[in-house]
Amino acid sequence: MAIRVAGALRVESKEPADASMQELERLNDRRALLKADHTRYLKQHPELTSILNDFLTEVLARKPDDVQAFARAHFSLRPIPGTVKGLRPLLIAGPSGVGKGTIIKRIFERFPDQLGFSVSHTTRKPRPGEVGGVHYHFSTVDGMKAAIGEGKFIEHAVVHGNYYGTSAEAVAQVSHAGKVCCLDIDIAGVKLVKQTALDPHYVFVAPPSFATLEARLRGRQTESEADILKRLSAAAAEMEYGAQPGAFDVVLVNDDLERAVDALCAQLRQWYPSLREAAAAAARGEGEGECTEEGGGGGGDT
Ligand SMILES: Nc1ncnc2c1ncn2[C@@H]1O[C@H](COP(=O)(O)OP(=O)(O)OP(=O)(O)O)[C@@H](O)[C@H]1O
Repeated sequence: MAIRVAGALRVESKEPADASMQELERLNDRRALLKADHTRYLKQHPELTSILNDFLTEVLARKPDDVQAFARAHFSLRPIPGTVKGLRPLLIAGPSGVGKGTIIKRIFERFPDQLGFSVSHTTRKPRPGEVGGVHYHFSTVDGMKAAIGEGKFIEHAVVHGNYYGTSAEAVAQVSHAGKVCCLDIDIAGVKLVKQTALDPHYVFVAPPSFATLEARLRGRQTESEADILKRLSAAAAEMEYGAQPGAFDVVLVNDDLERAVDALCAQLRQWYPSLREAAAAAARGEGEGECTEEGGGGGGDT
């Protein structure tokens, strides 16, 4: 029998029980798909289990009356175990190929005793000349996933198909040595660091133009064409984020290298008394720290 309802033709089933069985099966199929999807996601993010376990441990230890307020505070600023309070790290970010590594090398040459590098973990293959434990801790995907699951990373991300991450231990090692810990991380990592209590000074290194960035990436001759294209396509969004007001304390345009390094040094002397003292001692001819007050000019758009 056919019934016309509000202009549409509805066919009434002779066997309503069959229809509801089919509906139930469809519902079950959907549930199974959803469950598989959730399981896949959870497997990709073992850190979720440790985050939630940490939270539950804290709640049970403190037994707060207002659990929601406690949760907001707990998740808004994740504490970093082992870091030294009062010695803020230096975070340097920017698109791949902009010159972060080059600039960091130069500021380390000027302040070898005051700056320390947080050695990141990565699953990418070493480039020629890169030394494990010095440039990166080169890790396997499984090893990295396990450490993430154990909550050992301040931030981690999959960038250009490889895992990268900063372990709390790497930062703690540097700050316990009394040095300013320098972090070279990608934008996804920056967003994660902002959710922690690490509280670094944020520097974004920007290229003078997109064409220059491309030329530097190609000129470095360390990536395949496919890899270069991946990095360039990520760069547009990264540069947009870097330009957002308040996203970084300083935007440093890496046009002329010397000027950019001088501008960054001038900024670092303002932020860190130990660098100011080293620079003053160097000016008196007593040691390293070659930045001069005049050096803070051009390259950086601070
Ligand atoms: N101011 C500059 N002028 C010209 N070339 C530069 C400048 N700064 C860096 N370079 C060159 O650009 C290339 C990329 O620099 P670098 O490897 O330091 O980039 P990066 O931001 O650390 O990249 P990644 O994030 O992929 O490691 C290098 O060949 C470097 O010598």
